[in-house]
Amino acid sequence: METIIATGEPRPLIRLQGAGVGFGERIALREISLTLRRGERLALVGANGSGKTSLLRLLHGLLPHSGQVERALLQPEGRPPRAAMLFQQPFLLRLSVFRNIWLGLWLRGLPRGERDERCRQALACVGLAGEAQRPARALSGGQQQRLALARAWAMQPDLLLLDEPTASLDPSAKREVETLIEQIAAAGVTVVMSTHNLGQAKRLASRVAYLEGGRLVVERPVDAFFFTDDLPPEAAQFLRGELPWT
Ligand SMILES: Nc1ncnc2c1ncn2[C@@H]1O[C@H](COP(=O)(O)OP(=O)(O)OP(=O)(O)O)[C@@H](O)[C@H]1O
Repeated sequence: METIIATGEPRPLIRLQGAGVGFGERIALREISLTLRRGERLALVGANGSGKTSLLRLLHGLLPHSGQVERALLQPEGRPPRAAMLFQQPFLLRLSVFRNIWLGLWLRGLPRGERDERCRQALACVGLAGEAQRPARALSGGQQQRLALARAWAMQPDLLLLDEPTASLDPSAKREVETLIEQIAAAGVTVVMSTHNLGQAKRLASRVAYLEGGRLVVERPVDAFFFTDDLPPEAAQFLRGELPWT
């Protein structure tokens, strides 16, 4: 069931209570309880198949679920948070860089003048203004991920969901994308990202959640997650196994 919650300070954007997701017989998420607040940067870590992508999709509103998912009613518009999601391999249309952003805004019904301006701003923001007329699929992997970020950014989301956004990038492209994520978060957008790179979680996140077998085992502020000796044993073991953090 999806309900709208009243907002107060400090404001939760989304609150999950006992939320579960299944694909047929397979349980992807079990009894997840989590509150996401405005401006937070949450990293989801855990082994392959632990449920990170499913949790991102649940937060995006893309999955049927059990339990409760409550979304705040944002003022003054009185609307639920707007979410945008990015995948490890960006899905880009066979159109120009500019049109890839433009189309999403057109589908959202933005007036023409505003649409063009927002596309230009978003491209300038990610350093792709000079590539606007190139075919999007001719860009390098790092440029494609920057374009995907620009497309998400142009939609002015309240919540940005990133599924291993730098997994297939070389170190310098990874840095560029991380810098953009930092800039977007600094503008007040709540960011939730899955990553297998614990160094990245340390660099970008304000909170870290560890999932195992579809359960949220522990969720803490980043320092209390990485610099502590009282993590649940399975989370501590996971951290040891994932070193070094590059
Ligand atoms: N569309 C689907 N149909 C069936 N099972 C699915 C589907 N999506 C996910 N699952 C299952 O749900 C569980 C959680 O998968 P999920 O992709 O959320 O894990 P993950 O932590 O993101 O993994 P990875 O790190 O490999 O991306 C896995 O057992 C997976 O096989």
